[in-house]
Amino acid sequence: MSTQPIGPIDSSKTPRYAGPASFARLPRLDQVPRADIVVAGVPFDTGVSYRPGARFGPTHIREGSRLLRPYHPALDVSPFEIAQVADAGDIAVNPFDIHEAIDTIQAAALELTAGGARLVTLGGDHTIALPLLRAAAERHGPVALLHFDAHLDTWDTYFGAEYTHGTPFRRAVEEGILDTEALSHVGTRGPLYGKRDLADDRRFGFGIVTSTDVYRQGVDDVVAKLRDRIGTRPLYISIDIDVLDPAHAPGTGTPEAGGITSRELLEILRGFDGLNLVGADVVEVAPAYDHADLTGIAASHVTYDLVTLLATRHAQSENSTRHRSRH
Ligand SMILES: N=C(N)NCCCC(=O)O
Ligand SMILES: [Zn+2]
Ligand SMILES: [Zn+2]
Repeated sequence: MSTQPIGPIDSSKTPRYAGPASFARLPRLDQVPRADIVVAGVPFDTGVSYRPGARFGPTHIREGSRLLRPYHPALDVSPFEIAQVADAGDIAVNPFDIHEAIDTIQAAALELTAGGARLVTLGGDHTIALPLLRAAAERHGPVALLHFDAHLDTWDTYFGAEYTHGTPFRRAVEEGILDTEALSHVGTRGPLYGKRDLADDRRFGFGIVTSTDVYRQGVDDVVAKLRDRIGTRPLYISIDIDVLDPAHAPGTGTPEAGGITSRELLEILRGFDGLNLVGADVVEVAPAYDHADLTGIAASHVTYDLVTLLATRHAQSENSTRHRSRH
């Protein structure tokens, strides 16, 4: 591929607050010949157990992304120059039928990745991680999972319902779509229903880096430990924005005190440069509870870092393919 990627709208020519918001002012998927990385929204919150509103998350994250700039100094890369990144808009899912919604999301994720593109999804509540993981496993086999969240989301049922935002990772383990040698929760905290929650979670294969561990051990140690566990496995990263302290991300449905900071989250993500990331999501942004767009801005920066990790990875594999074909 020798043609230059089409980048974001030039904010020195068109003010960043003008016009409709695509993620980071990137082109829409229908405006590019092909894409390496696709950002898509899933406006869906039928799976929530407490405050609703994450169906408005994708729009809010896109609005919060208008100020993002094209060069990432911490990773020393211009992600939109080394990969074609595009916004596929929102996946239209049925808010009244969770089973149909899950199927629709899975099918859309498969369609968006059919040409080899990697997908970053903007939620939506955490239910959507299940169909996204199914699609990722269909493409790559069982995936390693890094799950950033205040919550375990490995509970069994709510009111008898199996498909909710508190249960996606238990279903995923049961379905065999996760690589159980490399599953980690990061940022976990807050009261549980009982000790058994932790025993179940451990039995499924999860390791836990609590929010307090991040504070006591520091970002570098946490990154080293997680990288070690993941190795070269295909990796999916799921980020529930409630992993951040409510001071950093009040706009979410099930907030818990004592969370990590947005600086810690971004620094941990940057530590995963070079890993075999195959897909990611940022979920549980509920703008009705946000203040001064704090949560939308945090989520947009987190998404930018995920896109950057995928872009770097894309460029590395392009280089090695070109290198191989020369021999
Ligand atoms: N925010 C997510 N994904 N899960 C929260 C479930 C918490 C509960 O109702 O017990
Ligand atoms: Zn959560
Ligand atoms: Zn969650």
